Amino acid sequence: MSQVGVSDPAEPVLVLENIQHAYRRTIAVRGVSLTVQPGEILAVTGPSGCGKSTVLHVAAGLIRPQSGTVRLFGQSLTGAGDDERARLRRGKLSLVLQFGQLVPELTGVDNVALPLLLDGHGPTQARRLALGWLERCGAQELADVEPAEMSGGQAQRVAVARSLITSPQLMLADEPTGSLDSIGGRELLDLMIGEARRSGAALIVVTHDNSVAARADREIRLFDGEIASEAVLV
Ligand SMILES: Nc1ncnc2c1ncn2[C@@H]1O[C@H](COP(=O)(O)OP(=O)(O)OP(=O)(O)O)[C@@H](O)[C@H]1O
Repeated sequence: MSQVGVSDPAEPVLVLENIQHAYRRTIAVRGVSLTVQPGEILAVTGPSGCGKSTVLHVAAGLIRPQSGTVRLFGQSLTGAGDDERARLRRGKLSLVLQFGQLVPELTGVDNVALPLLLDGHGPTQARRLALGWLERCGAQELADVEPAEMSGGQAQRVAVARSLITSPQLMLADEPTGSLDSIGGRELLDLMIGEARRSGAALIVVTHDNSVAARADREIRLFDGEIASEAVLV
């Protein structure tokens, strides 16, 4: 068995097996299984409320499913405590959630630098790299702005910059461009896909947008908490 933080490059980055999850009486996910290989770009689509975000949160280890198993970078999350889950994610997994989920007390540049600081980088280098990623994400003017002063689309740009700065092995993104206009959204998605292709990272993107899904390697469509169809797109 591999050690925490060290994964075999040949093994899947993520394996979900028969995941079921309910919020009180609402069954959100009913028996979803999927495997994501290194470098794979997977779109998860389906109508509102079909369970897409719940699957993504389970994959990230943010929700403990009521049943089923999750293997992230070859490690089982079942029975792993919060610290162990955080350790497994750190530096290797990045998340862009629907509304950016930035740290409200930090400016744009400090939000982007945060994963590097947590990884032990010095503040000067972390902020320099963060400024570079803000620029690539079209958000350099947000360096000194706090999240409360940002629009939804601006917060998404900063969140994408933060997700790319660690060169993660797995990027999880929930409607990462949903608050941007179509051109801005396309550019930001191009950047995420380009980075994934360049670095060999896997990317799972939850989207309502067919043009986003069309650019993935594979599309999984959920309906009422189950995988309704799966298509290989390349
Ligand atoms: N925190 C929660 N408490 C109660 N019910 C929830 C919660 N989160 C999600 N649900 C319900 O679980 C089901 C699946 O929700 P989920 O957010 O995973 O779907 P989704 O496909 O991502 O939806 P959307 O596209 O609208 O974001 C829905 O019926 C939703 O109302």
